[in-house]
Amino acid sequence: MKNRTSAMQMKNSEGPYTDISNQLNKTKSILQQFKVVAKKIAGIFSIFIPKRKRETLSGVEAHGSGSRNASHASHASGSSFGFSTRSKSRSSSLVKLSDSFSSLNSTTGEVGLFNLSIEDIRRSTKDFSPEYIIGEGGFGTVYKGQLRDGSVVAIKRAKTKTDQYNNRLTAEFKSEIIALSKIEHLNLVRAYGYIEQRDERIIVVEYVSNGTLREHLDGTRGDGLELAVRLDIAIDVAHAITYLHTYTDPPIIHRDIKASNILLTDKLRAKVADFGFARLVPVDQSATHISTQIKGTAGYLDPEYLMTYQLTDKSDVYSFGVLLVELVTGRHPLEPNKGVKERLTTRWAMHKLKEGNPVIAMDLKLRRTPASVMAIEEMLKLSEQCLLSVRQSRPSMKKCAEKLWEIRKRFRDEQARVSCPSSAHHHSEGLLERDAGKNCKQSLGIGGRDERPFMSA
Ligand SMILES: Nc1ncnc2c1ncn2[C@@H]1O[C@H](COP(=O)(O)OP(=O)(O)OP(=O)(O)O)[C@@H](O)[C@H]1O
Repeated sequence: MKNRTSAMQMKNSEGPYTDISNQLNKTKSILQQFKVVAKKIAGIFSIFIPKRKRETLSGVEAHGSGSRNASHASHASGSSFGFSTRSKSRSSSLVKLSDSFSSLNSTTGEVGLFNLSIEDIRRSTKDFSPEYIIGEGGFGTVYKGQLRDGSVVAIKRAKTKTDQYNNRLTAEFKSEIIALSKIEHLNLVRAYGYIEQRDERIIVVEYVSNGTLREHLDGTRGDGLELAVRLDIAIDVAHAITYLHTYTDPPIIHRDIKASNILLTDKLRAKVADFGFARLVPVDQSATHISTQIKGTAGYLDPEYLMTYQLTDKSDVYSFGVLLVELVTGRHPLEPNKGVKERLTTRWAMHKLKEGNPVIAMDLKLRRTPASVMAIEEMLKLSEQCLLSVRQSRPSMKKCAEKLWEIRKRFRDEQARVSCPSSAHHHSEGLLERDAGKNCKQSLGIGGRDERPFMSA
């Protein structure tokens, strides 16, 4: 979680000598894009938060276009971008966004989500008391808080000016906000808004109750994950990334897909979190990549991205390949305490696959059955494709999701075939074949979970 590759911060491949007018044009177009995003946010967040809830949270009508009121007018003059402010006195204590984004202040009045001030956040976390801390990441500290209406949220507080404030952090903060504001999918952590006040930067997101996938694989949380559950998680993540790559406009590359960024619900469904590194793909659809600083987490990074600094959606596919290996093996991508041949988990697992011995790479916590051995072999074959060094040869995330569906179906069918009594037996007991299959699958814990259409949002 903390092994972010700061040492790998590298120079932008565009180089430092770009001429000034180009820079100005770029800045203008970024500001224009941001304005468009700012306008969209109002719409998106009004979907995130039901009207009734918005009203409860604000105590006034939500800030739609037809509901300008005193507090609305007040924050147009200088408020946090994400959250509207509750009163003139509050808004006067808020600072403007940084200079490069100050032109957006004129649009903030359009963007009111619900009334939440820094004071509300402080109250809900007992002034950021350590007892409310639920995690620590590269961005800062994460707290669990309860809002006035009782809803539970995760509050991500950026490292402050006094410790690590710098431009990179600011850029990361804004990057996260832009990306989050565009997200609406069951398998992606929902954003509620943000506050930027003096040196305080806070993002409020959906609280996901059951820890990270990494914690479950490590056995520090939960009772272990069955293979059927791991397959469901892989499919959830594939759906989420497919959505980012294919159905957001412009597409979003996550850049930091890893087990500690996958949060699990109580029903063990996955939600992809942490868009701190997300980078919007250029609007120019003909562009096939963007040049960027190297960011991500060691062990998950696309080698071609490392060599060329060029980021494409296939960099996420690579990281997804690493994640699949984690799901099969239970191991971390880097295992420094293992023997030399096993330290790089993907290499070791791929080697076992090539030797025809994929079962050796299977997490010892998983039951070995014909169905599970078949499924992990198929999963490793898919990760082999995702990990190909030539990125064009890697499958798209959509293809990965489809392949995983197939694997899950075969796994379930195989489990049912081996474990369920024959249909003839059920006929003799007067059970319909269909019902017999259903009962049998239920007793195996197959198909009883929340099934979702492919791109459900
Ligand atoms: N929405 C959330 N709901 C519940 N817990 C969360 C949520 N977001 C983060 N956490 C907890 O806080 C921890 C830190 O999260 P954060 O996203 O800041 O960092 P990270 O992704 O784990 O690390 P890094 O940012 O360095 O990659 C997570 O591992 C998780 O335990």
